Amino acid sequence: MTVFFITGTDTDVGKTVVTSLFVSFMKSYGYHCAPFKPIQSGAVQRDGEWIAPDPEIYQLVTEHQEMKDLYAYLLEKPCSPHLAAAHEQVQFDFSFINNKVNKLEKAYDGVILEGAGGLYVPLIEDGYCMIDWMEELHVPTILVARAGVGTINHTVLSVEALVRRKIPIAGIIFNHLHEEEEGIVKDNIHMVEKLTKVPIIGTVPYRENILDVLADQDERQKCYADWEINVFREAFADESATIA
Ligand SMILES: Nc1ncnc2c1ncn2[C@@H]1O[C@H](COP(=O)(O)OP(=O)(O)OP(=O)(O)O)[C@@H](O)[C@H]1O
Ligand SMILES: C[C@H](N)[C@H](N)CCCCCC(=O)O
Ligand SMILES: [Mg+2]
Repeated sequence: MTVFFITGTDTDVGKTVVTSLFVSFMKSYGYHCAPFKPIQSGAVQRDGEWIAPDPEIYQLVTEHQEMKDLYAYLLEKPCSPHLAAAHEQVQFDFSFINNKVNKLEKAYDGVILEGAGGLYVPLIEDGYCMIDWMEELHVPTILVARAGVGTINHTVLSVEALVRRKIPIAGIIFNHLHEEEEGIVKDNIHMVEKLTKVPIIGTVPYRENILDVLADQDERQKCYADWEINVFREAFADESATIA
């Protein structure tokens, strides 16, 4: 079964929103995919229960998975995973994570792994970063980038880092975190495509009520109206896109 990795040019660029939309987008083409957040920092306590913020948003689009099956590690401190883990004396066991992903691979057509923050986010205090793990996983990667001013530099740098590690890049999705000047967004997309030669999968519009949008099938569909399915079909056909 196919595993995709959703990374971003930064934290808070919209990886969770895109992961949730991606699950719905693939379902509209008949592919049942499971979202999964291997390492979640910034857990919140509600009614005495620890909640993983990103999987809580996934549940707006996936009614089949219980919260405990949507993540592997849940850490309280809202910071880099290496620091949040050190704060709680937690050591990540990557075979534990891989086993949870493998279980999902057997039950679904695809698994959508969401990273934490961007590429050079330390997972371990010795400096082992998200990109090092992604290099080991070697699965098709979707890069989520801001649509507005400042994105060209961040996106090209992220692509350069992925290419240097030979991490397969399925494509880039530009997310409107604010209302942007569309002429600038259009040129941002054009320049990133020119500088990176990486396929642009599509965009996500700014929606003030984005969580309500994610909870509504018709509204979700409007968000991925310009997404290119063939990019994903190719990745689904790639036998090596698995961590089994
Ligand atoms: N298209 C959008 N329109 C409006 N708000 C958005 C949009 N995309 C993301 N947001 C908001 O921006 C914030 C960050 O989005 P999100 O949580 O998806 O980022 P992230 O990259 O997953 O962050 P993290 O690194 O913590 O996982 C959230 O409050 C989210 O609701
Ligand atoms: C807490 C935050 N929302 C994410 N879960 C983790 C972001 C780590 C960013 C590390 C860094 O780039 O400085
Ligand atoms: Mg997220």
